[in-house]
Amino acid sequence: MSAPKTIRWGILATGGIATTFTKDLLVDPATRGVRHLKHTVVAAASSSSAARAQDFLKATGAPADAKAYGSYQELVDDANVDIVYVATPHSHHYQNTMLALEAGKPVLCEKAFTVNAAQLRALADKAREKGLFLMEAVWTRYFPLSVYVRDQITAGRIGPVARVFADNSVASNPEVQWKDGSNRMVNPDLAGGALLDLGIYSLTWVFQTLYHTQPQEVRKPPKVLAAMKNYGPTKDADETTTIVLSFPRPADAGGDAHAIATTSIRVATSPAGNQDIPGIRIQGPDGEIQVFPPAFRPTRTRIILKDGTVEEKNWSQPGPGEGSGWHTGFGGSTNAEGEGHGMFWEADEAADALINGRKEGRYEGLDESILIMDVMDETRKQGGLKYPDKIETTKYPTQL
Ligand SMILES: NC(=O)C1=CN([C@@H]2O[C@H](COP(=O)(O)OP(=O)(O)OC[C@H]3O[C@@H](n4cnc5c(N)ncnc54)[C@H](OP(=O)(O)O)[C@@H]3O)[C@@H](O)[C@H]2O)C=CC1
Ligand SMILES: O=C1OC[C@@H](O)[C@H](O)[C@H]1O
Repeated sequence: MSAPKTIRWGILATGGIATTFTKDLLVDPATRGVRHLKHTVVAAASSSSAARAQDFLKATGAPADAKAYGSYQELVDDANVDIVYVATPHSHHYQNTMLALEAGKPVLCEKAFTVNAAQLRALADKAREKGLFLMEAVWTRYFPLSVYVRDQITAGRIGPVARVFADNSVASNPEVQWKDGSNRMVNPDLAGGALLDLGIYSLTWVFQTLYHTQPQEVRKPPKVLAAMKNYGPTKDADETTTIVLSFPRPADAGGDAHAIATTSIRVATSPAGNQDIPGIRIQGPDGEIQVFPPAFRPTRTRIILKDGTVEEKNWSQPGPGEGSGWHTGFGGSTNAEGEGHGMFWEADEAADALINGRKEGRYEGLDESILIMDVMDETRKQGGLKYPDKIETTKYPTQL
């Protein structure tokens, strides 16, 4: 076997998820059976100072010769960077990803990809025009657990999927927890609210089970009916959002299929931490697949077939834990001793794409990401939620 190819990452921003991702990135891929590639970190950039980027590199265990930059421009201009990971708040993804694409860099961009579909269409056009890889970092899609669930569906275990319930909700007390309104979870200038941060996972489960498992020619955009309860004195971030989706499908593919995607920062999928309630239920005439919370990092599935057979599986993340992520953010789940966090699967996909010349993620291409953004746009339209013009704009560059 030939020597593994090493992909050199540049990390754009130094906050919570950048730290978790980078620690996971530096776990040896052989610990999860991946032997044809390796990852390294050659640079990180902070918008506030090079010193902050240096502290970040040290804290994440990056190689000692990795460069620390005090601006994102310097990072995307670094000739040693093969791919940029964008880890700023949603509000900034469009500007930051465009910066990297304009500099000729492939990009893995955190979820939600952008604030609206127009921005994402502009990024996809730019990536295609320049022949660059571009993927949304919806890490959950790349978990072996998700691959298994999709395989069960395409193998016909439960028959054609007729209905999906998907919830990703984390209870908070925003008036107390985020009293001054500056936190990215509620701050409209950072595209705060449940939908873009947590609801994206409910929609991910709907789309990866009901839409992505269909042959290309059968996939059609859903009809959308949405309700939003908006938060705060100015009502400019959503607190609880409910989306009913109806996917048109030919009769020989099971006919139309329905889904309900829900999200909230007020009530929880797992009340008092009780994770025995399946947040995701995928139903067909022959049975049901259940996925247990949290929807963004599930570790447990159950299949119940109509003859009463029950199949339970646990999906711990591989390790070793040393050097891997321990996410302690809002609603963040923790790793068991010795486990990784699970962000390395999406990094492997991006690296494999660079090695093999693919320009999009295999489990969620750009057109599917755009369609999900269209659904979120429609949801906000029906729910009366608009973010500030400066973060909704497609004008590049715009100073945020
Ligand atoms: N996949 C997952 O499990 C998770 C994904 N996320 C996603 O990652 C993104 C970042 O979230 P998270 O890491 O929690 O956020 P943090 O607030 O912890 O970090 C965001 C970083 O972005 C940079 N930044 C640049 N401009 C701004 C600004 N105006 N306000 C705040 N930060 C700014 C800062 O880095 P610097 O100073 O270095 O420039 C900051 O540290 C979001 O899109 C979120 O949805 C978040 C948590 C989990
Ligand atoms: O992507 C995410 O998943 C984990 C949550 O803690 C976090 O708020 C969200 O951004």
